[in-house]
Parts: sequence; structure tokens; C-alpha cells
Amino acid sequence: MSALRLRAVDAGYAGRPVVRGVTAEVPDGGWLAIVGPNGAGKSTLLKAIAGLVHHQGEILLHDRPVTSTGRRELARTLGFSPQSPAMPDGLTVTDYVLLGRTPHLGALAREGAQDLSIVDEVLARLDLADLAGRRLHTLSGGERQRTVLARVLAQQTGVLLLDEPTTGLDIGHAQALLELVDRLRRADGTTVVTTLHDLSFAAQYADRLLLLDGGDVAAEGPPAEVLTAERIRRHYAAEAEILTSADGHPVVVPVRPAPPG
Ligand SMILES: Nc1ncnc2c1ncn2[C@@H]1O[C@H](COP(=O)(O)OP(=O)(O)OP(=O)(O)O)[C@@H](O)[C@H]1O
Repeated sequence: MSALRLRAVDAGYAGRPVVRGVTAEVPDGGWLAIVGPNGAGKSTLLKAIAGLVHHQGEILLHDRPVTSTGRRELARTLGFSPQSPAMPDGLTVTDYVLLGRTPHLGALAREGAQDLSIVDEVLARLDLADLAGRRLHTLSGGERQRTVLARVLAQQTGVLLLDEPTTGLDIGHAQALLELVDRLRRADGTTVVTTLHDLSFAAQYADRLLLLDGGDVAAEGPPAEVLTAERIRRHYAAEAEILTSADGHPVVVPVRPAPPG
């Protein structure tokens, strides 16, 4: 079964679509990376899938329209980690990550031992255990980014929507985070949709890439088919060589443009 199916999706703000005509399918346990230049509409599409931005066309989550799924049920099925979420200063890392357990609690219930143990495990996996008691405003950019991901992982949903999850992370933490997400999908069949600026990371981890430009789908398919030097030039106005890594994935290497004249 497809975890996620998009048919002729337009999405945007105040009646003005900024993403048009997206059709895509992500199987259970699949990983789709939405790529494209700044302002292409990547975050808008991800928010539409999360039910946070109005859309036209069809977005089906396990064959049901996201729009007809209640907020609480949606939050138990689909975890969304935004690019710049509100993070109240006074909260500790543990308190913030515990918020991820909210959709699983009864109406007036407080978190129990099991919720705390899930949070501890997620913090350990994201190299955050030593920061559990720290207030959010004292964290570095990368620590905040990992804390945001910890919250969505504590939500334990079968579908993860991650908006630029590696922004601000050094190469080691970025790789560890993507490896962790990849292990989740291999072990539990978690379905993943990410926006990613790093095209080489996108090619290493995602099964398919959806390249947006100016709100339109410029290409969709396996990374090795989507990533060509010609497309990088046309859609990003950048010069790059596409190499192939030892394990067969495309690697995008920026090269300096030839001097004018
Ligand atoms: N809340 C909003 N109201 C009106 N327009 C918006 C809103 N959010 C985004 N936009 C516009 O929609 C377009 C797509 O923005 P979006 O954030 O989806 O692009 P993106 O591909 O994720 O960009 P980036 O790579 O820079 O994060 C942009 O022109 C942006 O200015």
C-alpha cells in the first residue's frame, strides 16, 4: 500500500498557489526527498501534506484524504518537523521532547514512565542525553535542530515529514541523523519525506527525488536519473559535476564557472 499519494496537488497561501500540479507516490517504508532552489515551494508542499497549508487536488495518507483525518489521529500517524519551530525558552530539552508524546496521551492524562523512557531513548540516539536538563535558549543551533527532530521521533509515527532536518548540523551530526532516520524506515517501515538542500545527501538516502522549480515539478524519479549537470545548471543556475560514489550514488560536486569572456 502507498503510505502517501499526491494527485494534481496545488498548494499555497491566500488563494494563490505557489506549488502546482504535483503528482507523486511514496510506498510504505519509502523515502522521497523534495529538492529545488530557494523559494521553489518545497516547505509549502511539505506543509500541505501535513495538513497545515490549504491544497487542491488529492493528498491521501494510507488511502484517506489528510483533510478528513482528525488532528489527533493525524498526529499519531504523521510527524512533521518544521524548519524553524517555536521553541519556548523556559522549557528543558526533556520537557520539549515530551511534547511529542501528547497525541498518545488520554484527554487529561500526564506522561507516564513509558513516555519518559521513549524520550530518554530518543535523546540518547540523537546524542542529546547530556543536554536533557538544559533550557532550550541555551542550546547551539545544531543542538536545537537535533532537539526538534527528537520531538518528532518521540511522536513515534509511521510517516515522518522533515523540513531541512540537516540545516545547521556539521557533517557528522547530519550523517548520524540521516542514518538514524534510515534505520527507522528499515526496521519499522517508517515512510519519510524530507526537503533537503544537500543534493548528495538526498541522493544517498532517498529512493526518489522530486525536483521543484518555481512551484512546478521539474523532474521526479530515482536520484541518478534526476540529478544531471544540465538540470543543476537550469534550475539552480550552478555549475556542477555529477560523480558516482563507490556505493553507486550520485555525488554533486560544485565546480567554479568558467570566467566570463
Ligand atoms: N505564509 C506564507 N504566505 C505567503 N507566501 C508564502 C508563505 N510562505 C511561503 N511563501 C512563499 O511561497 C513561495 C515558496 O516558499 P517555500 O518556503 O515553500 O519555498 P522553499 O522551496 O521551501 O524555499 P527555501 O529553500 O528558501 O526554504 C515563496 O515565494 C515564499 O515567499
